[in-house]
Amino acid sequence: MTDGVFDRIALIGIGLIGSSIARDVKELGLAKEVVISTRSPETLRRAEELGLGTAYVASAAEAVRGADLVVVSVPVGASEEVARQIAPNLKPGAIITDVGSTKASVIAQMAPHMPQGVHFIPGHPLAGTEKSGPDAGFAGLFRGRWCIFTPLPDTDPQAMEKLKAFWTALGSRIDEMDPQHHDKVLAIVSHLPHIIAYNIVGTADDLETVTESEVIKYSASGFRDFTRLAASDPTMWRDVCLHNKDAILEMLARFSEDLAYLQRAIRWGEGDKLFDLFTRTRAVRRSIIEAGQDVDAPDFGRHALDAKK
Ligand SMILES: NC(=O)C1=CN([C@@H]2O[C@H](COP(=O)(O)OP(=O)(O)OC[C@H]3O[C@@H](n4cnc5c(N)ncnc54)[C@H](O)[C@@H]3O)[C@@H](O)[C@H]2O)C=CC1
Ligand SMILES: O=C(O)C(=O)Cc1ccc(O)cc1
Repeated sequence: MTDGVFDRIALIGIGLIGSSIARDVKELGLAKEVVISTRSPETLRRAEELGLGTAYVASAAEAVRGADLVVVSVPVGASEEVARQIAPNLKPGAIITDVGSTKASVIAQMAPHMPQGVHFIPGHPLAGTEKSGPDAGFAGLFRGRWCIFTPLPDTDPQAMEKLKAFWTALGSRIDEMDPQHHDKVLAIVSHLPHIIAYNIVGTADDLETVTESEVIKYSASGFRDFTRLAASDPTMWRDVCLHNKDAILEMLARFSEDLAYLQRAIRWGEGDKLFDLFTRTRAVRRSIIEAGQDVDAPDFGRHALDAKK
C-alpha cells in the first residue's frame, strides 16, 4: 500500500474537520472508498450533495464495517457514544483515530470500548476556523499545521507510522506527546483564548452605557478578532471546557493572577511594569513569526507543497 493510502476509510462526523479530511482524501486519492456517517440526517444528505464520500450511511456502526481507517470527528463529549456504537463492527487490524481538541478525556471515553486487535491512536490537528458543518470545510486546511498524537503506551509502531503517513499526506507536521501534557499546552494556546474571547464579547454585549450598534459600528480590529473566536461552535466549545476542566481552571487561575498584576499597575500608574510586560509579549509574537508559524503569511505551508513535488 502506498504511504498514507487506505482501501476504505470511515469518517464519523462530517463537520468542518471531517469534511476537510474528506476533501483532501478525494483530492489526493488517499482511499478507494470513503464511507461517511454523521448523527443528523440533514448533514448526511448535505455531505452526499457535496460529494464528500463514496457511501453515506445513517449508522456509525454500519459505516465502520470493513474500514481500514476510522476517523472520529465529533464534539469531544460525544466520543464515548461513538466508541460504544462502532466497537462491535471494527475490523481486526483497523486504525481508529480522532481529532478531538482534548485528549485525556477522549482516551478515557474511547479506549475502554476498543476491542483487542484494533489500533486506537488519538490525534489532534491544530487547524480549524470558527465555522462548523460540512460546508465550512476545505481542502488544504491541514497544510503546514501541526497534528499532535497522544499514543497509548502499547501502540503498534507500524500502525503509528501508517497514520503519520496519512496526516503527512494531508500536509501536516507531526508531533507526539502524552495526553496530560497536550491538554495543558492546548489549555493555554487554544482553550483560554477562546474562553477570553467568549467573555470579552459577552461583557461588551452586557454593557448598559454602550449600545450594541456602537459596538458593531466602532469595533476596532482587536475586538473584531475576539468576535471571530467568540463565534465558534457552542457545542464544540462547551464540550472542550467540560472535558479539559482541570487544565483550563489551572490556566485561568494563573491568568487571573496576572490580570490582577496588570490591573494594579494601571491603577497605580506603574508605567515601567506595563512597558516591560508589553515588550516581553511583543517578543513572543516575533518568535512565532521567526519559527515559521505565522499562518497568515502568504507562503505558510509551502514546505508541505514542496514536499509533494
Ligand atoms: N473547529 C475546529 O477549528 C477544530 C475542531 N477540532 C475538533 O474536531 C471535532 C469536530 O469539530 P468540528 O468538525 O469543528 O465540528 P462540527 O460541528 O463542524 O462537526 C461535528 C460533526 O459531528 C457530528 N456529530 C455530533 N454528535 C455526533 C454523534 N453523537 N454521533 C455522530 N456524529 C455526531 C455532527 O453531525 C457534525 O457532522 C471536535 O472534537 C473538535 O474539538 C479539532 C481541531 C480544530
Ligand atoms: O479558529 C481558530 O483560531 C482556532 O484556533 C481553530 C482551532 C480550534 C480548536 C482546535 O482544537 C484547534 C484549532
